Amino acid sequence: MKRIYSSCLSKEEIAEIMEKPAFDKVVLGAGAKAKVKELFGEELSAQQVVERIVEDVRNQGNEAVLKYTKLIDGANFTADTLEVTQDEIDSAIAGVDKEVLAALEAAAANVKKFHAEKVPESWFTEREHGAILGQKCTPLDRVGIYVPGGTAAYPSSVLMNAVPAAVAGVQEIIMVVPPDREGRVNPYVLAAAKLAGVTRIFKVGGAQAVAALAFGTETIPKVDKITGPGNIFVTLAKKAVYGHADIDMLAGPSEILIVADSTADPRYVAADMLSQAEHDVLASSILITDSADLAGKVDKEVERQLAVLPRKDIAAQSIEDNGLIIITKDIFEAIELANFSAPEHLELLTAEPFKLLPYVRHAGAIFMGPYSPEPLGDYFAGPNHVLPTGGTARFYSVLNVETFMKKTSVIAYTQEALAAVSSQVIKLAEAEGLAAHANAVRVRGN
Ligand SMILES: NC(=O)c1ccc[n+]([C@@H]2O[C@H](COP(=O)([O-])OP(=O)(O)OC[C@H]3O[C@@H](n4cnc5c(N)ncnc54)[C@H](O)[C@@H]3O)[C@@H](O)[C@H]2O)c1
Ligand SMILES: N[C@H](CO)Cc1c[nH]c[nH+]1
Ligand SMILES: [Zn+2]
Repeated sequence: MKRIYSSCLSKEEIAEIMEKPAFDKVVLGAGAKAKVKELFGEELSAQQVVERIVEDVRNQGNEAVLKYTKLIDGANFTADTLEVTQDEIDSAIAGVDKEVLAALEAAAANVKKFHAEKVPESWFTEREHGAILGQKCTPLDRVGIYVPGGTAAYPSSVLMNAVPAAVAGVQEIIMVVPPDREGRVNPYVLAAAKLAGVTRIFKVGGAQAVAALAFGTETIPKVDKITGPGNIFVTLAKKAVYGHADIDMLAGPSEILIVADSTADPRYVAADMLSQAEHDVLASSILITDSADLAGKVDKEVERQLAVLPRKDIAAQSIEDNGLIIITKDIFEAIELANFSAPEHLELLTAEPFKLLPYVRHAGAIFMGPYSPEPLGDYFAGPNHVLPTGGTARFYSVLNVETFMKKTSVIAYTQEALAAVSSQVIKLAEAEGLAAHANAVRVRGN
């Protein structure tokens, strides 16, 4: 874990340390690099791997999807066995732990309640001379949801994608999820899909899944929009196919940034940092504090808690590569740096977090005070856990019902309303040199 003091560096130097590389410039760690070499027979960047996979799926459809699923994930399918069957779903559900199922149901209810709170509605307004203007809100017809499944299974991500899609009124929800080497999908993922109303499920992950959804294959239907989180390969693939289908955002490797003062409990800070570090070696965990005492304690706590984590490899690597503690002169400087970072998750572990909230400008989700740990939002509270990463919280929003809807303008003028403005419309059309535009108004006799 790196540790820096803001008083020893200029703002530019701190910014450089905190700045995340653009997604297409992300450098893979040694393990992932070696895996790419083994799979593709040459050294390629993540961007090059994704370009190759996306192009192949676009040109070869199923053939490429099956080839990459076998090559990368080790699962052997035919076009006929790529889709999860009803029998697979039923037997998965029959075998799951009933307490976990009950927790999933409770989580789904919370997610639904939160997302149903503000569903965008069509609206109309009247103007002079009986003109009516408005905006029509329409759910998308068919969406593709990506559910990650490389290092862990994510039934919670099924709910976070599919529940808002269903609340929006999307008719067809197509889910993709990586299979294990035997070609199976985690049973809780299937149970969550049934709970949330997913229409069809395909056992394919990574860039090949995203490309299949964007272009369609002989088996996998082309969708209008692709949503959901994933690792660097998934995120780059979403970026690459944007325009063939819409995407929700770039929701890549997880991030947590904690702004804490001397009142924070170092055990909580360390636990929350590790909670995101365990997602991915590329995940990032940052503490920014005005208390040098807290910084020292958190550093030690992270080591202590890491030592007893059952699956510590990923978290340890992530903390080593992307763990950072910054000690600032005051808490406002900490917030300034947090805004610069625009993290996926921001925790405010300070005496009065609501006093700081107005100063926060860029974060995917904000967790307030000692009893709102980030994993509460991952699983249960109700707000969505699909969030922008890599600094893109500066301009992307959290996944929500609106993500699954589009807005269309409605313009309904009467003859009198048109007559009242026609000379001005004609003038503007003529100023642009567009005579046919002007004529379309003039021909109506005004
Ligand atoms: N931002 C968010 O909202 C959010 C939410 C949940 C999870 N996440 C992130 O999702 C990610 C989940 O990652 P994951 O790996 O467990 O699952 P994943 O499903 O995202 O990725 C697994 C797939 O990646 C592909 N892949 C793996 N190594 C490859 C290689 N060397 N070359 C080509 N393709 C390769 C494989 O096809 C595999 O199916 C983590 O980074 C986690 O932090 C983000
Ligand atoms: N923290 C992840 C978002 O970055 C979401 C998640 C799902 N399961 C556990 N965590
Ligand atoms: Zn998480």
